[in-house]
Amino acid sequence: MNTSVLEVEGLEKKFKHFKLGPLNFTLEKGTAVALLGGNGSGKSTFFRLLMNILQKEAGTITVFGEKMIENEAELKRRIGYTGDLFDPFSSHKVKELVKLVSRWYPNWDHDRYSHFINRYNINENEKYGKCSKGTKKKIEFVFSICHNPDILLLDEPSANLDIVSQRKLKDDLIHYMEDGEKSIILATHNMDDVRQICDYITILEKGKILHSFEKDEIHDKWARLWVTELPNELKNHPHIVSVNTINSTSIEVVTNHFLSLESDLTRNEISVHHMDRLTLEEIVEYILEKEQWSKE
Ligand SMILES: Nc1ncnc2c1ncn2[C@@H]1O[C@H](COP(=O)(O)OP(=O)(O)OP(=O)(O)O)[C@@H](O)[C@H]1O
Repeated sequence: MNTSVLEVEGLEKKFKHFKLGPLNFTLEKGTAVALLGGNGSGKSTFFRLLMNILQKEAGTITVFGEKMIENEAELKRRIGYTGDLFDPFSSHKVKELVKLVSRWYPNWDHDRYSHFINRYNINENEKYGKCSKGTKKKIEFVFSICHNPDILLLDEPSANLDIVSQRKLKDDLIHYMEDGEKSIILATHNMDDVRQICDYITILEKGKILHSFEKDEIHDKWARLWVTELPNELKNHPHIVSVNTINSTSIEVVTNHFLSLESDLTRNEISVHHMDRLTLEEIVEYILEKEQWSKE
């Protein structure tokens, strides 16, 4: 059964010095995807294209089985988006802004809004333009979730948040996902959020999807091993990512497929005297580095 709630095929956008795509991407119901990538890799551009704030040059965006461009207003009512939407409304107080935003959504939940405004200590009498960077992020998040959307598109929602608010946001997103009906795409540089909220990781680099994988699966596959020797024929093993000779009796090997490498080591009668799992941060760094080597 097809449970995708958002599908992207052949999406392209060109700026003078940057090209995004062609991108293919699927978001499944009940899952959260982390969108990772360096500064300028195209994450915000991807979100703006999904929201049709930017015009795409090619490709299709399908949400709940319907083309975004054919039913934009209805489909957007089922999406919550954070990403500098309110900058044109700088002179509005928060309480004025919420009147504009809530009118748009038949499902707007005023009790939920009051709860979040208190929870994140937002002063409704403050003008949006005068709010701190972190407070703007909190307002964006609150405005994105109070109409009970089926999909959240979150562009670095925890950037500039104090540590207490970061923890609250993480808890709120975990709670949001609990009924198994909702889905998130989360662009972030915060790996704690990825670890605790996301099921899948997509890495964007220079406008292209470099890698998409299931978080737990990749965590199980990657490992750091210490062996006493590594014969030449294994040095170019397709699943060895790096080799570091520590001393005459210890070689550190990083693999992206532990079971495959382990069986080849056993066949060569080489024993592994220690093994460690890599952190998600390390895995993502290796994937990005590998891409750079392959271009050199
Ligand atoms: N309106 C625009 N006109 C021209 N170039 C643009 C425009 N918007 C974005 N870009 C360029 O597109 C590239 C990707 O930018 P984008 O904001 O999508 O990156 P990002 O991955 O979100 O970065 P960060 O992590 O720093 O937020 C950058 O090189 C940026 O300069």
